[in-house]
This record gives sequence, structure tokens and C-alpha cells, in this order.
Amino acid sequence: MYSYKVFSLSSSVFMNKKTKFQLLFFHHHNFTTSFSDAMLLTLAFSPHFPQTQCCNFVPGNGFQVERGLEFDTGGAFYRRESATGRDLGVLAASLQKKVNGSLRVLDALCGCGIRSARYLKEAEADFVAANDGNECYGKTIVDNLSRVCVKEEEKWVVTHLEANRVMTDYYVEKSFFDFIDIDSFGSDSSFLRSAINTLKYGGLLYVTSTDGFSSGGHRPHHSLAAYGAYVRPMPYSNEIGLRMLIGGVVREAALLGYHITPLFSYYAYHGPVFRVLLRLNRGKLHDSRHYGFIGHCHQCGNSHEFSWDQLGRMSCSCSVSKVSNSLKVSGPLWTGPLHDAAYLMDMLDLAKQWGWIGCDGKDSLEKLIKLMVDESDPRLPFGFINLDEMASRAKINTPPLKTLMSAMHEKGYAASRSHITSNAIKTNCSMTEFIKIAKELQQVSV
Ligand SMILES: C[S@@+](CC[C@H](N)C(=O)[O-])C[C@H]1O[C@@H](n2cnc3c(N)ncnc32)[C@H](O)[C@@H]1O
Repeated sequence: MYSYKVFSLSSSVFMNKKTKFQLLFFHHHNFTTSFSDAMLLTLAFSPHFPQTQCCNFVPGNGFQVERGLEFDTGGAFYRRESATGRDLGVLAASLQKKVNGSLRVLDALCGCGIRSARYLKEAEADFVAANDGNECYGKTIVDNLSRVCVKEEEKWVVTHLEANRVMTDYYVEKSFFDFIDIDSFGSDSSFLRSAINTLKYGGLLYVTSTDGFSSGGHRPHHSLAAYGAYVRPMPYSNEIGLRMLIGGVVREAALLGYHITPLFSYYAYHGPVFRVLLRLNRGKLHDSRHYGFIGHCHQCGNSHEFSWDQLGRMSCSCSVSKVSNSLKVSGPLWTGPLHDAAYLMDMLDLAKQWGWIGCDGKDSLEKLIKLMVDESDPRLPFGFINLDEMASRAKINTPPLKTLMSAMHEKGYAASRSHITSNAIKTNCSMTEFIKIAKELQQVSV
């Protein structure tokens, strides 16, 4: 027997098979709901709920079109804003097919099956396993996949198992995948071990977290349990969210005798959504320089990276923090590169070949990938300087971002915009020096 509790009316569905309760938050574009509807929907979305009662209620967003592909969302959770995350996944899966010559994809939490359909159609996957714990989405998923490729070709299969169960089944059968997409609600750390086991060597793992509370440092015991990282509030918490997620996979992979390399890391504010694409390789040894602790001094605004052997002597070089204990430390986290620039350029070239660039009139995908490439400059450390924080410390108006960037390049610093926050600069320059440059610019302009 399962019991259910409704906690709030915004956002999405979260299932926890251990505690056997489900949180339902409703915040879907096309409908609002009363408390009693929400209660009904909580029950309806559960994969454990009897089929007949479950399928009585199908809210649905109806038909949608993504990159020219028409599909029905049925009653499944679907976010149009997540299309960019799907674009990035499809580009990566297609590159994997080019390298391997074949492509087997597992879409472990597929919702209405839009990702599976796109992996089949655009990445030309040879086989896609589409799984969603909720049986009520079965017809929708089958219809969507049938529109792309007829069932008789045996290029896809639809299942309704708990995600860990489906991955374990494939692992036991020794039926491994080149690409596994885990698009979960909340933290997906409970899926990591089965996903790593079910991935081929050299395969790609595309994982998600929507846990903005943990990355914001608001529940360090939860981030410790989920990702092995004690996270405290930092000014660049959304980058910490990506690093926490990668660090969690580093730890899980090491336990199983593998290591991972991040190919790209993507943050989107709606959700929020943290998505990382990682390549899995044999060998336990990861570069220990890239897994450690981050400290931020609230007094001087500078950040520092600490390796394991520096833990006993953590301090900030600013004189105030030595006495006021203003250094906050989070970790261990991934402190290495968030992206592989060459890989991102291959993705961009492919997007151009496919005519994806320029077709939305905004070139938003091109802008995003180019920003990620800029962020990959190896001279840039973790984190970024938020211009509002700088202005409030310096008690000045913020000079235009472009002017600041040029001034920093002229002075020989590495500087790039951040895809995570539009009003920020990633740089190897200290906050003190940054403020000095900003003040000089302000004097020139008056
Ligand atoms: C974020 S939605 C997936 C959205 C979809 N991938 C897309 O791009 O539109 C998460 C899905 O996971 C399913 N789900 C949640 N917990 C699950 C679990 N433990 N095992 C299998 N499916 C699960 C839900 O039914 C829901 O459809």
C-alpha cells in the first residue's frame, strides 16, 4: 500500500520509491488546478496507481511541434522551455553515432517520449528504449514513436518500469547503451549507479538535477546525501549546482572503477535545470586536481580552491577573514572544466549542417554554444563575478559589460561572459583588481 501527500501547488511531480510518497506541484502552462484536482492528479501520475483510475484523468498540452517534429504530450509532463536541453542531447547523440557507427539510446524517464522520438529521427539512433514509470503515458509514447518509425522495424521499445529497474534489467542482459538520458525531477543521484553500469565504455551519460535548493546551499545535508558534497551559499550557486552534479557522478563512477569527462554543462533558469553530458571511461583514477573544495570569502569577495591536502590550513589571504571567519567552504565538488570546447565546436558545426542555426531568428542555440566555448578557456577558474555584487562593493554604477571585458583583456586577464548569468563575468582577476578596473573606467567616462 502506498500513501500520498500533497505539499504544494506549484511545479512538478516527484517520486521517491523509498519513502513511497509523492509530491505534486502544479504549474503547467495550459492549466491551473484546484486543490482537489491536484490531489486527484497526485494519484493519477503515480506509476503504482491502478491503470483504470489513473487513465481517467489526462490533462495534456495537446499537440506540439519541436524542430519540425509533431507529437502529442498526452497527459505527460512536458516543458517547451526544455527544448534547448533536448537539442543539445540530440546533437551529442548524433556525434556519438558518427564516431561509433551505431547508436543505442536509453531514455529512462521519457515522459511523452519526445526525446526518444528525436533520438530516432534526428540522431538516427539504431535502437531507442523509451521508459517511463507511468503506464498512463504508454499510448502517447507509442503513438509518438510510431509517427517517426513504424514498430515493425524494431528500432524502439516502450516500457513502464521504475528507472533503476529498467537499467538493471538491461545490465543483467548485458545489453549496454551508447547514450543514456536521465531527465528526472529533483536530484537524480539515485539513478547514477545503475546508469553507469548500463553504459558502454566511452558511452555518454546525460544527467539532470532540478534541485536549486541544494545548489543554493540551503540544505547542505541533502546535497551531502545526494552528491557527497556539503554545499553552502555561494554567489555563483547555479554553477555550483553543475559542479555538485558532476562531482556526484565522479564519486559514483570512481566507486565502480570508472572515471568521467564532462563534455558540456548546461544551466537553464526555468526549473531550474542543471544538465551535464559526461563521457564514461575505464579506470578509477580521475584527475584529483579537479575534485576538491571551493571557498568564498564574503569579506573580500574572492574565491579559492582547496585540494585535500590544503584542508588543514584553509584561509583567505585577505586580512579581515583571518579574524572574522568569513570564509565559507563547499565540497567536495568538480572544480575542473565544465565543457570540452572542441566537442562543443563539433556540436555547433552539426547544428549548422542541420540548418538549426539562424532558423529561430534569434540564433539562441548558437549564442549558447559559443558562450560555453568561451567559458572553456582553461585560464578561467570556477565561479564568476556578478556585476551587481561588484557595484555594491565598489559603490559605483556598473560600467557596460562589453567595456569591462575589453578593459580586462587589455590588462592581460582572461575574461568571458557566463551562460549561467547574463550579468556576470568569469575571470582570473581578483575582486579587488576587478573593482579597481571598474572604478578607472568610471573615471574615464565622467
Ligand atoms: C521530467 S519528466 C520527463 C520529461 C521528458 N523527458 C521530456 O523531455 O519531456 C520525468 C518523468 O519521469 C517519470 N518518473 C518519475 N520517477 C520515475 C521513476 N523512478 N522511474 C521511472 N519514471 C519515473 C515521470 O512519470 C515523468 O514522466
